[in-house]
Amino acid sequence: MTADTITAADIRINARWLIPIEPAGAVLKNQAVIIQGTRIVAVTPQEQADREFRTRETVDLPYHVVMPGLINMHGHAAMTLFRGMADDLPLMTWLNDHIWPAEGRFISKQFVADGTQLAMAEMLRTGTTTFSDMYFFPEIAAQVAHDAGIRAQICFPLLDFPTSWGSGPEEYLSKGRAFIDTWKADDYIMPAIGPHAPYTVSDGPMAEAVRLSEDTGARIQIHLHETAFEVTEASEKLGKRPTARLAELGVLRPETQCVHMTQIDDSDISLLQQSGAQVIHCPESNLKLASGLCPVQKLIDSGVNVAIGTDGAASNNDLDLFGELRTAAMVAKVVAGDAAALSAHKALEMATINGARALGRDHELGSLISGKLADIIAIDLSDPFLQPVYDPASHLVYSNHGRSVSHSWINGVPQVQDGRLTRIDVADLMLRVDDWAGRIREQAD
Ligand SMILES: CSC[C@H]1O[C@@H](n2cnc3c(O)ncnc32)[C@H](O)[C@@H]1O
Ligand SMILES: [Zn+2]
Repeated sequence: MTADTITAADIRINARWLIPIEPAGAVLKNQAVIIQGTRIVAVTPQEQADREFRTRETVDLPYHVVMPGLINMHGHAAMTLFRGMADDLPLMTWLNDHIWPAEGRFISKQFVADGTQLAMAEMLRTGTTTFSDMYFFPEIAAQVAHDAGIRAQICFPLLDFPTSWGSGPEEYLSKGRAFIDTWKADDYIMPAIGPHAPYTVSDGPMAEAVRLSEDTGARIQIHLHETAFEVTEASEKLGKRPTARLAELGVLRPETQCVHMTQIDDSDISLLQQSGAQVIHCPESNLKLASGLCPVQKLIDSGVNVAIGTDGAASNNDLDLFGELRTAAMVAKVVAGDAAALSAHKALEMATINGARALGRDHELGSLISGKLADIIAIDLSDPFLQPVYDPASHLVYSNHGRSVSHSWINGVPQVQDGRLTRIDVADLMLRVDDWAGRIREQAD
């Protein structure tokens, strides 16, 4: 190769270790990732990059693992303002006696703006570059994420009853249609449909949600089979399990993301298999609310795509997806009765390429290969608690916390540099968070 063939590009990231996710299980050493504009244009050994590229910026990461940004596939970002407000309760008591009354008192556009920013700050600091959200005032969450340059699937809420965002299903759906129309072509935002759960959305609006998804391509996300109570109550009242009801209504399809799925038998797994529906696993929320355990390895073995989410910070109580992976891997082994279940590499796939697949975006997200969008993170392994390094993938899942994330880029734009957020004014955000905490505390006293 001669000097004439040198290509100009924007950013070169020199990584000690690279976990590209594709090919599965690969761990490469001394690689360079080359970014031009919003995309990765090459992943190559550093000596080859020396010969082939000149970039305007080089980032040397000599003690770091570089990998695709994490995808947090389920949460309620603004609920971060309710973190630690109602602990040690089962789901329905938590919702009926604490969360829904608090939402009735406090939810407003400003609450959603400030709470979503707080969530984004935590997610960016801990390695998430794409998140999924289901909450009131989705247009505010979408705007805040767009302005910060973080990728997000934002689901508008759909329920049978009135809330601060709508008077009932008709209004949710008409506002939701407009919401999808506004955001469908955005570079960062993927508008989606969020029927809350089988026990809060009746057949008519559920079928409307499917029609809207078919018309627009928008994904559907729904809490499903979260607790034994949900399944027993539906079976007694309707004579069928929630998955069977949703299958009959046409909800179960590849464009639908089923969140939780802790109470599933072989009939549910075969409906997921046949329909191609996605599963979003939220192990820490499921443990904390004592909802149950999702048989992740069994689902994977059945060919079901399983991605991962934290759920909201009011039931987790953090948004650190690396911590979530550690829990997921540990719990999967006990549930399967097999220490080989959900290996470190499989866990990393759940938080990257499987999330991209659930979004229908695996052609451009979820792995570090040329042509994909430049959503990239780096984790600093130089701390004593991550030494020595035999297998970086092992450390990322079994020893790491999101706090070791040192750098991140979304669409080729730096979001975290040396552990600091580049685009969110944290000091100003903390003042607004303090103000909300004061108001929420006052109501509780
Ligand atoms: C329709 S907006 C979202 C709605 O869901 C509530 N919520 C938060 N976490 C959970 C969960 O684990 N299961 C069911 N519902 C949940 C949230 O408080 C909002 O009201
Ligand atoms: Zn949830």
